[in-house]
Amino acid sequence: MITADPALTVADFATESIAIDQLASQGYVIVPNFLAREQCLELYHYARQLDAQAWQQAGIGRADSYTTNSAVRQDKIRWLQPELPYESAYLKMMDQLRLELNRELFMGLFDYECHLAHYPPGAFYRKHLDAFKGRSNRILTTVFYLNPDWQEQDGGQLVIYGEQGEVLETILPEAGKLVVFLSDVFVHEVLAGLRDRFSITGWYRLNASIGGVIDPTR
Ligand SMILES: O=C(O)CCC(=O)C(=O)O
Ligand SMILES: [Fe+2]
Repeated sequence: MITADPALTVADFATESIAIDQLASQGYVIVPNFLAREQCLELYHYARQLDAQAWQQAGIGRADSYTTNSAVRQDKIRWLQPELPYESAYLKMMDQLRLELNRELFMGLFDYECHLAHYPPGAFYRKHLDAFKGRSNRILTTVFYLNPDWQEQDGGQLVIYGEQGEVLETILPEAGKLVVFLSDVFVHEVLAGLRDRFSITGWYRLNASIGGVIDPTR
């Protein structure tokens, strides 16, 4: 059972175990109501009221290979911090899910990093993989959507592709929905939308420490 702050509680525990089974069998899963609507709205309002300095232009790659490239992605991000309310609640809840995944699927997930993302109208993120085999310790991607009343015509869908480049899923970024997929298997993209689009994207990682030095996040 997943609980975090009094503020955040996963809506339906039966759904959670079905979701873990689906993740194991197909490599991804879409959970429509991961969080109850009111709790999702709290996160949404929290994200909306952050001022401009709280956000940074999203980049591509890590550490020495880090660049920003607006032809590839145009979202703004904010890495979540465990000291802050709302942010800590989300991190705690996702850490509970990490333990659950390790217990059910023996995944050995070591930690979790995540950021809020804001796609202004027209912003996109072109086709990409979140991790390359053997070159990253990102194992599972999670995307949680915060947008209330998002409609088909608002665009901003997440498209997930299969091995032959075929479309597997076209997912509306609706409040409360969680998508989880294997980071180095599924190419995906975010289509441009008409409204401000808010989400929390995160990665469960393996421990790639070398010589006792913990692999830095990001
Ligand atoms: O927001 C989404 O639907 C996906 C975001 C994404 O692919 C990423 O941040 O790597
Ligand atoms: Fe991605």
